[in-house]
Amino acid sequence: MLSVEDALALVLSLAPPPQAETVALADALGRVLADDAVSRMTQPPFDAAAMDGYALRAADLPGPLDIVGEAAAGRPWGGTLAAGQAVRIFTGAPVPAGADLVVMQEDALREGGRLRITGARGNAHIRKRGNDFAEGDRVPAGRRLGAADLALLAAMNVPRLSVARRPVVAVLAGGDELVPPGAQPAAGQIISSNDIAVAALARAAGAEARILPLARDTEDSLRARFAQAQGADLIVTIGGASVGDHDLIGKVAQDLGMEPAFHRIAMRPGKPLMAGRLGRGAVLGLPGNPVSAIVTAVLFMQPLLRRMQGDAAAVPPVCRGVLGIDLPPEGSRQHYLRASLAQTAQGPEITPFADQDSARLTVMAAADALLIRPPGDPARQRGDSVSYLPLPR
Ligand SMILES: Nc1nc2c(c(=O)[nH]1)N[C@H]1C(S)=C(S)[C@@H](COP(=O)(O)OP(=O)(O)OC[C@H]3O[C@@H](n4cnc5c(N)ncnc54)[C@H](O)[C@@H]3O)O[C@H]1N2
Ligand code: MOO
Repeated sequence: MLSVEDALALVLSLAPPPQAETVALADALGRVLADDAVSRMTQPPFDAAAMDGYALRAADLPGPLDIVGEAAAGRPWGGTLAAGQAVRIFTGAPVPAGADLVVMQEDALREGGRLRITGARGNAHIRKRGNDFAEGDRVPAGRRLGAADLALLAAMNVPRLSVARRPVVAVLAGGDELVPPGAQPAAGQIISSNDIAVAALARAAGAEARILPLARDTEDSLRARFAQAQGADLIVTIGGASVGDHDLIGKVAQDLGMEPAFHRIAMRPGKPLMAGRLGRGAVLGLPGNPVSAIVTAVLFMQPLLRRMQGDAAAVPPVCRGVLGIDLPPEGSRQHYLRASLAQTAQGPEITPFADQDSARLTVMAAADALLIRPPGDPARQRGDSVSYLPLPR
């Protein structure tokens, strides 16, 4: 069976190159830069005061000095400081030519137009021109933009950005036992939850997600849903991927022309995972068990969607921590155990929940992380160093 690593490489290879569109800076949170953004400013554009106080020449310490003017943010003092002179200055104001020191007002004594320095603290309190960034500096393509990136790009005076178009995801859940939240389930029926979770995970990865009406366990119903999904960059099916008589997804997708990349992987939960190409889009078939659907969406769907946007950080890095309990040896599939994280003096401590049933949503919802155990991992003791993947809220 295919390893998780090889399966992920195949899934990522299904991503076409991202397409760019232009958005306003204020609308760009969470978007991925399609082109380098180039600064049109140098910051600070001038040597700037970092404190409220007085600008002067260090050679003139401790004074007394003549106060010859005032510089405020947005209102520079235009002269050049001569020996024995000081300028009243406020945070953010350009430091006058000739001055090489700003003394905080707490360290100075003003008497009319005269100034004495009572204690200089060895810090010039001047932010040098360009100490943050220079005109022509770049924020690189592939960067997913957070709030601080937006602030940086605003300061760089870049009001519009070229970002990757959001991939469109069609979420296709199905099964005769399923009804949507709010409906009255008949005997033998349950509420569909996977489509909600998978659409939420797709949106968290920057995609636009459309949840299709629930399919029935017939080829006709599935075909109709695939037709409704046309035009999507990615169709994510949920359930019907296993070996049962009603597990039709793989068959229908292949009848419609899907070229399968794989349909089983050495992973737990999530063995019946399917991926392939259908027309210009990709198909990912997630297993129906609710925990399996969420875990495989985190491990495969989200990286694929990020890759479709050209995100340089498409695959989240694995973290290291210490194990909170003893564990028995593993089987032949890579195991992702739902776990809680605690911060200790030794670093993060990760403790898997006792019940790892792939249908229990309460355990999945309580998990902070997935503990990763490789195939054939021997028994582990409390305190051993282990790998895990954090699960963001
Ligand atoms: N004989 C075998 N049986 C099963 C195997 C196997 O290898 N041999 N694999 C098991 C594993 S592992 C998993 S995972 C499941 C996956 O099966 P399917 O992908 O075909 O999923 P379904 O049979 O359609 O559903 C499984 C389970 O999940 C519930 N479900 C499905 N969709 C939703 C939804 N949208 N919301 C909430 N719950 C959903 C469904 O009711 C079933 O209880 O197969 C095992 N069997
Ligand atoms: O893969 Mo199933 O996903 O083990 O529950």
